[in-house]
Amino acid sequence: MSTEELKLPLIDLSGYINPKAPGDRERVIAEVKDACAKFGFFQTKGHGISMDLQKGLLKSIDTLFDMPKEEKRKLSFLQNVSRRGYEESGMSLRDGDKLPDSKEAYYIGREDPIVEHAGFYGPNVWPNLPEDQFRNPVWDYYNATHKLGEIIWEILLQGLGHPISLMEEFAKKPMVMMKMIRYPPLSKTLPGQFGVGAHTDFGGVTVLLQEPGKDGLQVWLEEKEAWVPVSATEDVYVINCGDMIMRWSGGQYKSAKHRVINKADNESRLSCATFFHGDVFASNPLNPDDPNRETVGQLLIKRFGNQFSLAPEWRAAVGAPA
Ligand SMILES: O=C(O)CCC(=O)C(=O)O
Ligand SMILES: [Fe+2]
Repeated sequence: MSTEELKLPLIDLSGYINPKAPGDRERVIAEVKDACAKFGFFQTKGHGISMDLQKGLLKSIDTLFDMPKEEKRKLSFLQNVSRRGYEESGMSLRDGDKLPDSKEAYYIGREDPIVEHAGFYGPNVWPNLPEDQFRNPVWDYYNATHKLGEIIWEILLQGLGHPISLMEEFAKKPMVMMKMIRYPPLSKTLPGQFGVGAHTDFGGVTVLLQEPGKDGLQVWLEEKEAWVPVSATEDVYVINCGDMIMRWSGGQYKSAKHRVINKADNESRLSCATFFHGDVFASNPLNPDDPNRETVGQLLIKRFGNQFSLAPEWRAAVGAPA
């Protein structure tokens, strides 16, 4: 089968968000369960995020990355304990990759007044741009996708037969990171260089907006051993499950490998991923009887520990090795 014949399912979430008839919610829960079991990914409409928010966000991303290089470098995420701020093109190199990612990115997260837990919580770094051109549209968008991420978690846990009430603990003070991305045109990348090399997402639910018409995302379908291209359609979101979900669901939901190649010779590509991980002290809501009480924080440390400046007390507090 050629990859062109394979497609991710498109799920209308409005039946869950605004149910009109009995059974609407159950139908959506079953569709999401099926898609995440098969692909670990699906596309969605009826998600409740307005076009105004989406357009405002994409415009803000462009404004940000159009700033002079020196200005962007002053906002480097490497200088920030919470890893908020700017990541230059060429900074991400995964084990096994020959070349680093061509993308540039900018990270924001929960806006907590003080740095806590060695940086999982803390304030954001905002660029020196008029608030209505960046901070306001970006923050409004962050909150909307934060909500959508929570809704997807709710659906996922119900798909495994658990009550929504489990979300209270899980979403108390959730780690929600947002990554705004710009991929350079193909003509500006090295031969064989990816926008983002093949990877799985680390954690919980990813809510991904792609710039309409700018295809480039490909998802690995294990069963067919094929890369499935994902179209970038206006007002259609891509949702996927990270490694934490795969682990906590006992493999019932997949965390699929994916990568990005911007094939446009002369045009950049924008995207934005919101990662809803959950409260750092919360444990598995996909199996409340899981005897392994590992928390979101412990898993985050395992994966990103060497990237955050983790104080020994914090490692100890969550039972992670020093
Ligand atoms: O830009 C995209 O379409 C995907 C980005 C992605 O996979 C990631 O940031 O984890
Ligand atoms: Fe990803």
